[in-house]
Order: sequence, then C-alpha cells, then structure tokens
Amino acid sequence: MYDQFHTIVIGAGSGGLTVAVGLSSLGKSVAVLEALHVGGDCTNVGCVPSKTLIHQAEERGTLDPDGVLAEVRRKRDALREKETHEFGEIPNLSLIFGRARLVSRTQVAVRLAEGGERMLQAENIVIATGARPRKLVIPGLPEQRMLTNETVFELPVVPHHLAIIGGGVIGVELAFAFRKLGSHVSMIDSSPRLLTRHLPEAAEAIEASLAAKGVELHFKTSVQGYDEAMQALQIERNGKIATLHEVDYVLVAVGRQRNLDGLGLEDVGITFDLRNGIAADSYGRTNVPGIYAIGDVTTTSAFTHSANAQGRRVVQRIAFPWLPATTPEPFYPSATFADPEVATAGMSQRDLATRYHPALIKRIRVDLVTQTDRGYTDDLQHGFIIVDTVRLTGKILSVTIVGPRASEMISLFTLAIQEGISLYRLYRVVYPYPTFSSGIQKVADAFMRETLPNLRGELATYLRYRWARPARVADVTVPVGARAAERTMLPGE
Ligand SMILES: Cc1cc2nc3c(=O)[nH]c(=O)nc-3n(C[C@H](O)[C@H](O)[C@H](O)COP(=O)(O)OP(=O)(O)OC[C@H]3O[C@@H](n4cnc5c(N)ncnc54)[C@H](O)[C@@H]3O)c2cc1C
Ligand SMILES: NC(=O)c1ccc[n+]([C@@H]2O[C@H](COP(=O)([O-])OP(=O)(O)OC[C@H]3O[C@@H](n4cnc5c(N)ncnc54)[C@H](O)[C@@H]3O)[C@@H](O)[C@H]2O)c1
Repeated sequence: MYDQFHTIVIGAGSGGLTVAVGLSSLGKSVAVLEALHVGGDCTNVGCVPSKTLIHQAEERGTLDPDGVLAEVRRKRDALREKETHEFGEIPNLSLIFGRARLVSRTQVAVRLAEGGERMLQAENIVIATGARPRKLVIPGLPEQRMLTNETVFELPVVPHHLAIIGGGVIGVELAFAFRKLGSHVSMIDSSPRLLTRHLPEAAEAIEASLAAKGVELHFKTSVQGYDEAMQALQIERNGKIATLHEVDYVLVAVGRQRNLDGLGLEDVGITFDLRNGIAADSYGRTNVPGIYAIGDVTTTSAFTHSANAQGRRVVQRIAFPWLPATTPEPFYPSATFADPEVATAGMSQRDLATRYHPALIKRIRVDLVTQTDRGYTDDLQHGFIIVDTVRLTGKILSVTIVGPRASEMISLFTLAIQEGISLYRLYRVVYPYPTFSSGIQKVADAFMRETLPNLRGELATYLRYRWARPARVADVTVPVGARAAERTMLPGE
C-alpha cells in the first residue's frame, strides 16, 4: 500500500528543506524523508557549528576553550530542535525519519527509524542526500583519535596538538579556530599549497596568516602512521620521514564523498557516477522525468547557498512548469571563513582560460592594506581584491577578495556579474568612508586609469582578441565559486 504525495523529498538538508518548504507553502503535499537529523550537514556538522566555533574562538580565545566547544553544541542543538519542531508543524509537509530508497520512477521505500518500512508514491521525487567526509586509513591511529567534521564538534576538551590532514576549506577554517582556542595546530596537505581551488595569491595570504599565528604547515606531505605509545604522527615528504609529537587528535578533511549508495539509482536508470554524482540540468532535472537532484549529491553544488538556489529552481519547475526553464545555472559565490576571509565570485580561472584569450583580460589588484585608509586604521595585515575584467568593456568576469568581511563584500560583485554591471558603473557608485569596500572604488579607478588614456590601444586589442580562441588551457586553479559544471575537479577528488 503506497501513501500518496505530490512530491517526495529525500534528505532534509539545505537543498531538500528548500524544496519542501517552497512546495508545501504552495499547497502541495510533500513528504520529506530524513535518515538522521533535520538540517542536514549545514545545521548539524557543517556551517552552523563551524561558524559558531569560529565566532566563539574569536570572542573568547583561550579564556574558556572547553566552554566554547560546549556552547557550539548548545547552539547547534537548539537550532536543530527549533528547525525540527518548525518543519514538523508546516501544513502539507510530512516529516518522516528513515532511510529512503527508490523502487520505481514514482515510488520510494523508507526503512523507518522507529522500525518497519513505509511505501510512498508521488509524481515528483527530489534527491537531496548530500555528501559525507572522505575517509583515510592511518595505520596505528586509534579510532577515538580520528576526527572528521562529523565528530570534531563533539570534542569535550580542546586538543593539545591537533593535526589537520587536508588544507581545503574545512581544514583552513578549523585550523584558525582551534589555534585561537589554544591548540597547537599542524596542517598536512599532499598539494604544494593550501586552498588549491583559490588563486595562489589568496592561498599565500592565508598561509602567511596561519604561520604568523603559529600553525605549522607541511605541504607535499603525506601521513604514514601513528604511534599510540609516543602519541607521534609520522609524516613523509620527498622520501624523508618526520614526526609530529604529542598529537592527541587527527582531523581528516580531505574532501567529500557523495551520498549515492543504497538509493536505488541504478534500478531506476538515473545517470550518475561516483566522481561527479547525479547528473542534473540547471533546473535539477535528472535524465528520468519527474526525478530531480540538488545540492552536494550533484556535480554543481558544494555550498548551502547553492543547494538553496537549486532547490528554489526545482520549486519553480515543479509548481510552475509553464514558466520558461532556459536560464543557465548562475555562478555561485564562495566564502571561506578564515582570518582574513576569502570570497570569490564569477568564472573559474579554468573557464576564463578556455573562453577568453589572455590578451583580452585585464587583471586589476588593489591592496586593502596599503590602498585603503581602513587598512591603515585597522592595522590590516593581509587583504586585496583581484578582479579579472574584459579590456575596454569593463565586464567583470571573476573576483577574489581576501580581507575582513570579504564574505559580505563579495555580494556587490555577485550582483554586478549576474546583472552585467561593468566597472564603469561601479566607478560611479559612492562607497562609505573609511571602509574596505572603498577598495572596490579603487578597482574601478585603476580600470579607468589604465583604459581611458589609452582608448585607441585598448580598442585595438579588444577588436583583435574579442573572438580569438586561447591557444591552450593553462595550468590554472579552479576557484570554489566556479560554476561547478565547468570544473574538472570536484570537492574531495
Ligand atoms: C564543516 C563544514 C562547514 C561548512 N560550511 C559551510 C559554509 O559556511 N557555507 C556554506 O555555504 N556551506 C558550508 N558547508 C557545505 C554545506 O554544509 C553543504 O554544501 C550543504 O549542507 C549541502 O546541502 P544538501 O542539502 O545538499 O545536503 P545535506 O545538508 O548534507 O543534507 C542531506 C541530508 O540527506 C540525508 N540523507 C542521506 N541519504 C539519505 C537517505 N537515503 N534517506 C534519507 N535521508 C538521507 C542526510 O542525513 C542529510 O540530512 C560546510 C560543510 C562542512 C562539512
Ligand atoms: N565556508 C564554506 O563555504 C565551507 C566551509 C567548509 C566546507 N565547505 C564545503 O565542504 C567541502 C569539503 O571541504 P574539504 O576541506 O574537506 O575538501 P577540499 O576539497 O576543499 O580540500 C581537501 C584538501 O585535502 C588535500 N588532500 C586530499 N587527500 C589528501 C591526503 N591523502 N593527504 C593530505 N592531503 C590530502 C587536498 O590537496 C585538498 O587541499 C567543500 O566542497 C566546501 O564547499 C564549505
């Protein structure tokens, strides 16, 4: 016997809840199936606890580090409870705890958390099952000393020496936080630098800031094993073994693995692969009519805001199928809550390199330390804005900001890129004084200074290279904010 719904959503995380709330508020009956907790990764083991930790560590530092960890859990649990209660109360929305599996193109079986199985049927199914941390095997490391983002926020006491494997977004954010709480922190990455999806300039600033705070950085390095008796972590670089002493915890943050297994995707004929996740178009449609996929389980999303944006497009598609579905997926901005913050908007460097001849691109860099008075008043150590723009036209293609509140500042550029607002128009905007955002004015100033006195030359270059294909794709980085469909690498791969 199948219970009937208009839409079944698998996963009550950032993406799934967006669809469920959107459709139920439009009067559609929605079943949301969740294996663990309402809120998914973001509320429970991701954005919310990590940002609370970062904020608390900044505010309270070494005064009461274990109290900070307790406060992170208190706030996380309170939010989880509030969300669970609120979603449970929404009319037309049935929240069902259990593990879901597709049994046909319109039917889902749920192994209920309370025991037993329930069968559901709907004309639309949305898969939003997210991702989990990729695991590493470290010989000799006892299980209780191995942490991931799923366990690190449960620590009752702050580690004495935390070794973080992986210098991506998770590793970097948590390295700053635990260092501020008084842990000795060592970072180990197999790559030659941190934040490999960002511009090298951004990684350099973050590396300098971490090093200044006493974080040990080990690049091109792998972890060999752990000696419990000595609490020693063996690492290897260029064939040489070194030892990190008194390591009480190892945090593994080496990327993500999509939650695809046990979903019955093959049985229903949904196109997916382990590397790229479920293939979906810019409106979340998979190759199977009526089945959608959004968020971390797809190729194109790695953030809460992108899962949310995709969820809203699915709501539009399902509720208003007569509206045109022609807009491409937007570029998703990214924000890394390091100290200083790193934020990006627009195209990836790889995409730039494939679509534009290098001669057509003008790169402008404004140093927030020396070129803004706010940098001076605040004794800023690291900060800049880098903008890649089309010569002559001032069309903004790609932006990286490193600095305080970069995560807030980036939205102006996100708007400019999406709405085709050029640097000529940003030049006319008045920015309050003294702010870091006055650096945006400096970017526009620099563009005008380099363009207007040389209009003829800029025009000639523009006309010559406007349609020219680049000779070859350079070895370039792919910023996190890149439209993920255009990435060649995915988080954790
Ligand atoms: C430490 C950390 C910090 C982060 N910080 C940020 C940040 O600051 N900003 C940002 O934008 N993003 C951040 N992210 C990324 C963000 O958390 C994810 O991109 C986002 O949660 C993805 O949403 P989702 O809906 O795709 O999946 P999820 O939120 O992971 O939700 C998927 C849900 O599906 C459930 N599920 C899985 N399989 C099944 C099944 N078979 N049946 C039923 N339920 C199932 C899971 O239990 C889960 O609740 C962070 C991630 C981590 C790990
Ligand atoms: N502020 C945010 O938006 C935010 C914050 C945290 C996480 N996230 C999301 O979570 C996801 C995962 O982040 P992550 O940091 O785990 O992955 P990541 O892909 O960003 O970084 C993984 C790092 O681990 C390194 N690595 C891989 N294997 C290794 C090995 N065996 N030994 C040593 N180093 C190794 C890689 O070189 C890379 O630098 C990202 O997609 C991100 O979007 C977002």
